[in-house]
Amino acid sequence: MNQHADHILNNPFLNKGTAFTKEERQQLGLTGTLPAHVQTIDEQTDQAYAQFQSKTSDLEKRLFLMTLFNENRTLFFHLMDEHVVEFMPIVYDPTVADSIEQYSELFTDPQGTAYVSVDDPDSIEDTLRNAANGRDIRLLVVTDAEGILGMGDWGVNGADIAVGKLMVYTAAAGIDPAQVLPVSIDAGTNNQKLLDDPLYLGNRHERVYGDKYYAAIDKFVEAEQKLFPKALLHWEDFGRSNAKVILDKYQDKLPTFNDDIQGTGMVVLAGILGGLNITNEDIKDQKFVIFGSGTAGMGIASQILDELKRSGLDDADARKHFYPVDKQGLLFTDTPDLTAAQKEFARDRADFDNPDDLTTLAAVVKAVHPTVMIGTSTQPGAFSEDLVKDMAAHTERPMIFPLSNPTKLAEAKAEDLLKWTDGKALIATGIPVKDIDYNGTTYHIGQGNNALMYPGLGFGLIASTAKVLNGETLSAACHALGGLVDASQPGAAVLPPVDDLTDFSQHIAEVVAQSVVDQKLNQEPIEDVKQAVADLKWMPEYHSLTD
Ligand SMILES: NC(=O)c1ccc[n+]([C@@H]2O[C@H](COP(=O)([O-])OP(=O)(O)OC[C@H]3O[C@@H](n4cnc5c(N)ncnc54)[C@H](O)[C@@H]3O)[C@@H](O)[C@H]2O)c1
Ligand SMILES: O=C(O)C[C@H](O)C(=O)O
Ligand SMILES: [Mn+2]
Repeated sequence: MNQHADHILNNPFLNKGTAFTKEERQQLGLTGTLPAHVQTIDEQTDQAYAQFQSKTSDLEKRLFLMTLFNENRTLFFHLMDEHVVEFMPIVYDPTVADSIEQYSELFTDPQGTAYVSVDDPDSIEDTLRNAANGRDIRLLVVTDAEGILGMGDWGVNGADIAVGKLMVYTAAAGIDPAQVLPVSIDAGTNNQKLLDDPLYLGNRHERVYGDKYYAAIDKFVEAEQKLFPKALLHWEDFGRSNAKVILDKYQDKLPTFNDDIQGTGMVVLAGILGGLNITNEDIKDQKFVIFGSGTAGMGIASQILDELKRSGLDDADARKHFYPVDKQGLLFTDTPDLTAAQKEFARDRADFDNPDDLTTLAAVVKAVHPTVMIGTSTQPGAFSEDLVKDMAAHTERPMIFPLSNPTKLAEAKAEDLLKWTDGKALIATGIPVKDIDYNGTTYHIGQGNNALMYPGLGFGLIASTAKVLNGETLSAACHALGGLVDASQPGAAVLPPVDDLTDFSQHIAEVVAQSVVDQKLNQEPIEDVKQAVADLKWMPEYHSLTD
């Protein structure tokens, strides 16, 4: 094979495999390097789908799809486009969790990841440049993998979550896969199993914190800004002690967001707004128990707080609607070891008759009669039958969102919640759940996963060349997603179905871009927002390589 042919066939952004036309084969030096018959992309897609279906486990299906992704991005996304509901749980959560756990064992290809090492800060710029390989990068998903889903610290293995999130970006919103860069910040790991594993591929030392860590993050951001000045920076699955610190440091300076704090907060608020469409209730009448007051839990509280204030409550009144619970029970202002985010929502003991008793979720539910209960605790089964029945005894349509991922960590199963509440619960879950038939009604369960939000949000920010993301834009996007629920159907879900992911991601992108332009936060002039969104959209189709 000549060098040119080798270069094209091994470049997933250029490769078309058997779809190269006769003319292309002649002009590009590919003649004879492929079987004679020229396939269409639809034929390739059908063939690939049949292979996919022949795999017996979800992990095998994922490995097959990743191989296709490594070889030919266009074909991969053409296929995913046709099977988005089926593929989401395979390329993304929950199967991505299994691939992260077995990253070293399964490793064959870095999938374009930039591996940034805190041990080698002087190489960070080169690392990003090498991984981008001259591409015009507009979006980076970066993780240090200290808090992968609810599974804790997975060191360099976490690279897969960055790759998976980016796959969803392209499938949902249409970002060009050649314009994205997954980044793993390798700061070591405190996962002893990995440190003891002879196959482990990351830095083999305990996780680095403090000055050295933040200096590496600074260098990374500096290099990212220099090399990719038009890019959006998406932070994913950082640990509880770093996630908010990093977001607070950069959010007013560059186009950036933290998916676990903001993406999750937005999708949950959208779900609550969807639920309130169904019940015709007012958000100001709700009481929110947040079980698991970490990165996601406090991000959710912040987004709801913003909405309560936009609805007219003053700050102090609005905060009284929250009951943040963590390992210690209800969090009070004098609870030791509160995180910065928890301090903002910790309650005054004087507001409660029996503060010393509020050390468990069950006691809190009994005392406060919440109308909304959110689970971001990583504690499977924590929303038990007794507790849910107690909640349902005091509110007509309890909103219950067990959001911890992956599947095995969910606070409750949707089916049980329906049973325990006689079909009254309005539910959103972190992972996808099939429709449930209960007492003659078919219940659709919304997927309360930030994947419903971040693709549209990110795409809108990139298309509008946003300088920063602010509260106004976050709120606009929440309402865009929350307003899509068809409340008239019995058993309606609080969020739109993943089936419609591409449509509503485009809608969110347009709303986000409009908000940016309305606030004059765009860096480049934008005349027509819809057009700007349409112009950025990449379609998984082949284009001639010989023109
Ligand atoms: N569905 C979604 O879109 C979505 C988004 C983000 C996070 N999550 C899930 O939420 C969970 C938490 O993620 P995170 O990033 O906030 O992690 P985190 O570590 O920042 O927060 C988890 C919190 O739960 C608390 N916790 C642990 N055990 C507890 C117990 N027994 N009782 C009460 N609290 C307890 C921890 O102390 C911590 O504050 C994960 O499972 C993650 O997958 C879901
Ligand atoms: O990755 C997901 O499925 C959602 C979320 O970002 C999480 O950390 O659980
Ligand atoms: Mn996450």
